[in-house]
Amino acid sequence: MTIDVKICGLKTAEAVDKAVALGANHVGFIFFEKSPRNIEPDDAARLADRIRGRAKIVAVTVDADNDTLDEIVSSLDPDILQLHGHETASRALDIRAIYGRPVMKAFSVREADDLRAVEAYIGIADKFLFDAKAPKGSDLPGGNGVSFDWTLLDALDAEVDYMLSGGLNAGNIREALQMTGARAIDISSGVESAPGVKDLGRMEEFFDAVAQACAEPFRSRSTT
Ligand SMILES: O=C(O)c1ccccc1N[C@@H]1O[C@H](COP(=O)(O)O)[C@@H](O)[C@H]1O
Repeated sequence: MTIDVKICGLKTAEAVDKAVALGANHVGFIFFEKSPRNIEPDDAARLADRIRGRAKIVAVTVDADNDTLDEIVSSLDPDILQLHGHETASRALDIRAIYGRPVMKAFSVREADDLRAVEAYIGIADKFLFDAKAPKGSDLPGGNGVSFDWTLLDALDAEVDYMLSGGLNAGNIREALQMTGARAIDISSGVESAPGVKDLGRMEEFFDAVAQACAEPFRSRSTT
């Protein structure tokens, strides 16, 4: 059993190279000024060029306007645009049409009702991402190292293609995969030694834990 793994919030060549060498098939760059993982589009492009074609390049944006997206897309040429703000379904549709690339819409989850929002994006978002709601006082809509109640995903239509995110780390990834049957995972602060500082040792531990978990029998998301 193999799954998609995205390492997010990369800022150095060492971290990008290591992530892909360990088996990440998605790498994420954060374009959000308040984040300790924020990166300039040209710097992200230089890093992405090291691994282009070997992993999907994901641009993480938060309620970005077209000028901002123009700059990111023209510099970085991402494979996927992750929309991690309050982008409506209509805005997501526009972004997909304007930039001609897949969009992954992030949803903040704390309770069952939070998943109702997904319906409006079916047929519009190419992929979904479920992250925990930001804790009170956080300036960040993601990257907070907080997980949510994974059993809430039981209510999700089995056809919804999603990445599981929020507070994942080497210590909980086995349980997360067992409980959700997720086929794609996304991690940022769980492989850091400090906010925005990726730790190569923690990355290794994480990929070891993923490999072990994937060697075990996996829950099917099919409802039949
Ligand atoms: O990581 C950030 O700083 C960030 C800023 C703005 C939007 C999204 C951000 N990160 C996303 O958060 C999740 C997972 O974070 P964590 O593993 O809980 O730290 C992931 O989707 C990132 O893309």
